[in-house]
Amino acid sequence: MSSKPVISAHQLNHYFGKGELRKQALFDINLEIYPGEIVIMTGPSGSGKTTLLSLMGGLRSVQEGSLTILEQEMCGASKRKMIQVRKQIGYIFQAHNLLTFLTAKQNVRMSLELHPDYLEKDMDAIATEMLQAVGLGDRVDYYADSLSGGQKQRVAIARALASRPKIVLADEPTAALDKKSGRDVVEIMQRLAKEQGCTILLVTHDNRILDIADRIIHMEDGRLAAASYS
Ligand SMILES: Nc1ncnc2c1ncn2[C@@H]1O[C@H](COP(=O)(O)OP(=O)(O)OP(=O)(O)O)[C@@H](O)[C@H]1O
Repeated sequence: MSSKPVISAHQLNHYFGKGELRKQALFDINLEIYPGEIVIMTGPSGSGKTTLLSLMGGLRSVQEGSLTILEQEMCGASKRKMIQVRKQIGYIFQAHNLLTFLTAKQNVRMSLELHPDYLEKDMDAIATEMLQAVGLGDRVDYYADSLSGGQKQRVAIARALASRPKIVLADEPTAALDKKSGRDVVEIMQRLAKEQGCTILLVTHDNRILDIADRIIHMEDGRLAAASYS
């Protein structure tokens, strides 16, 4: 591929605990992820997927090796730099983390308020447009509490993508959903990512959604096993 990777890891290691209890969770991770790619990460429980995802999201400090996110080196990065990088990433988690006392639109709008360039714009209109894009045009003013699991997850997608981030990280986005809702949710993510040219890195145990990936990577005991192209 000719374009520069949006995420690039070289000899990345990670440890938890101190002294005798220190345990290595990631071993020599080498990985490059390119603009517009949809990469799915699979692997057994405890293999290090969430640890790697949180490093790649600037949510955890890099201890050893090199990790660049959007051309910023994260090893030794200051808190300020980590926060700068985080603002350019959309996050979707299993437990959607919506604020239940806000409406769908207010939840999406909140993510725009973090970006100075959106403060001048009609954030309500942008939030509404994103909710329409995920098929929730008729639920814009509903409180998050009153939506179904699949609808909440679609609000979480709208929230993650509203500011048009270059990278979206998703940890088990379909885990709490039935088959049909799970499928809908990933297809919406796939369509929006392709439209916006954003990269998606998604961790899942859900074999039914592997086909949306451009590339599948597999973690095993803290190491990246064989990568395959679908
Ligand atoms: N905060 C922590 N403190 C200590 N050990 C941790 C911590 N977080 C993760 N670990 C350990 O690091 C290893 C990798 O965990 P991680 O959560 O990254 O795996 P995972 O592949 O995401 O698992 P799952 O699929 O169950 O979510 C595990 O052995 C886990 O026990």
